[in-house]
Amino acid sequence: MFRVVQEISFCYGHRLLNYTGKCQHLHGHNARALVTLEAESLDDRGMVIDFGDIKRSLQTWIDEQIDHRMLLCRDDPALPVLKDLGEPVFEMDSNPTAENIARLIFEEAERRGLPVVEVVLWETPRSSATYRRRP
Ligand SMILES: Nc1nc2c(c(=O)[nH]1)N=C([C@H](O)[C@H](O)COP(=O)(O)OP(=O)(O)OP(=O)(O)O)CN2
Repeated sequence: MFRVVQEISFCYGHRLLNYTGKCQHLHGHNARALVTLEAESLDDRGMVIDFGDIKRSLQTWIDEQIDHRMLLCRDDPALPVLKDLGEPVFEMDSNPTAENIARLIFEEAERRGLPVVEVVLWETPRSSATYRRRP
């Protein structure tokens, strides 16, 4: 089994619903997503996948869709207000926790046909969440 890991950095704002504490209020993070991809065998170049292909596909999506945006749950009352103000937002079906952002990136990588097995989202230098499918 071969494994490659690509790190993708991006910034986002969010706030958590159903949460009591400082993260219930709008705030931002400089995040790092560590995307792990695996393959049983290598292609004719000796690669699981070209790192450049991951950047051209998944990093481009992250840059265009979630980087420098407010990631908010669809149920968040702040969402229509920020949209009316023309602020860049990304609507999530779930609470925008590190866990759910890791899953969001995993599922987008899958949609793009990447052989993703795990996404670790470092929300702060000391706190991360991981999403992977059970084997
Ligand atoms: N399991 C989770 N716990 C928390 C999440 C999360 O996404 N999943 N998110 C938050 C906040 O959004 C944010 O990450 C703040 O976390 P916290 O570590 O409390 O904040 P700091 O980096 O400022 O840490 P300090 O030690 O207070 O400096 C909270 N929990």
